[in-house]
Amino acid sequence: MTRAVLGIIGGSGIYDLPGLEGAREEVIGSPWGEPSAPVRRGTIAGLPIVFLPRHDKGHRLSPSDINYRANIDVLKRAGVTDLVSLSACGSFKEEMPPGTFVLIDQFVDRTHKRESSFFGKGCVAHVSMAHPVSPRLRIHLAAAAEAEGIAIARGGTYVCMEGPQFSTLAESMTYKTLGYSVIGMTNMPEAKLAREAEICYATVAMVTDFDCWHPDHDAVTVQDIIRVLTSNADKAKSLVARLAKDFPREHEPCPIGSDRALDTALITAPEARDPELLRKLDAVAGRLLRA
Ligand SMILES: CSC[C@H]1O[C@H](OP(=O)(O)O)[C@H](O)[C@@H]1O
Ligand SMILES: Nc1ncnc2[nH]cnc12
Repeated sequence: MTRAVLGIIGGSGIYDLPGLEGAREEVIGSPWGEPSAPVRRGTIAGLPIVFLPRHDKGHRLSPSDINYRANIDVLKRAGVTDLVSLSACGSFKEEMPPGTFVLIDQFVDRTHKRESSFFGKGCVAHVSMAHPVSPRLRIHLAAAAEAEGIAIARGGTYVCMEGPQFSTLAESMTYKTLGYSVIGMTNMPEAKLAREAEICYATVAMVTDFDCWHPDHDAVTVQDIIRVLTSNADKAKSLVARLAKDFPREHEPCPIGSDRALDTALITAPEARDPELLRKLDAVAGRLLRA
């Protein structure tokens, strides 16, 4: 049995986690470079929590400048078994207006300037991303939202754009026509890296705007987003508090194998592996490489 450690990545507007008991900052080094910030460790209702603000305090980092590999690596080193991404997003659906929390079940990756794997030359791995979200974690999030009276959509596709500019009207209309639900700039490659690190991952996409496709709403601005972010952030904090209170204390094996993703992924023969890369993979793939 492994004890559950809940990781929370705070997105835009969520730079701290009030309610974290016994909170202390911890600088965790990573062979993948600088994470966004020191992690904050503490407990909520007795459950160990590790919090990381992906843009750092003061929103210092743009989506393309975040070191996603270092972030996931330090969360793995901190013992995180289950990870919730709290993210602002634009909506392509009339029925998902600002204020809605969407429990994402699929992603489309349109990023192009980011390191998106821990693996590569000298240790190649291909994990499955068919089902990128851990179903158990999503069920716990849905139950917590229901208990807190927070309006949620129980599924949706998040398209991740590079940014930092918002979409053109033609892009926005295309994504809407393709049936995507929401858009953001950060959850890829985060979700891919969490899978490689065998951490169960789920996203709460908190709608702040209708992007620019909606005929009755102006094109999105940061000022408009910040106005909605404040109330979304308050709801997110009560969601996390409830999630922690009701969360199992032992990590539940993931029914789709998110927590054993590397079992079927490594392809490089042991004698062809690069010792330098193996050293960097000590946390992410230690379970297999040490075996
Ligand atoms: C401040 S609006 C654009 C910004 O907000 C979202 O960030 P996050 O996913 O970290 O909440 C979006 O992805 C952009 O980075
Ligand atoms: N419309 C939008 N596009 C991309 N990222 C966002 N984050 C919040 N709203 C967004």
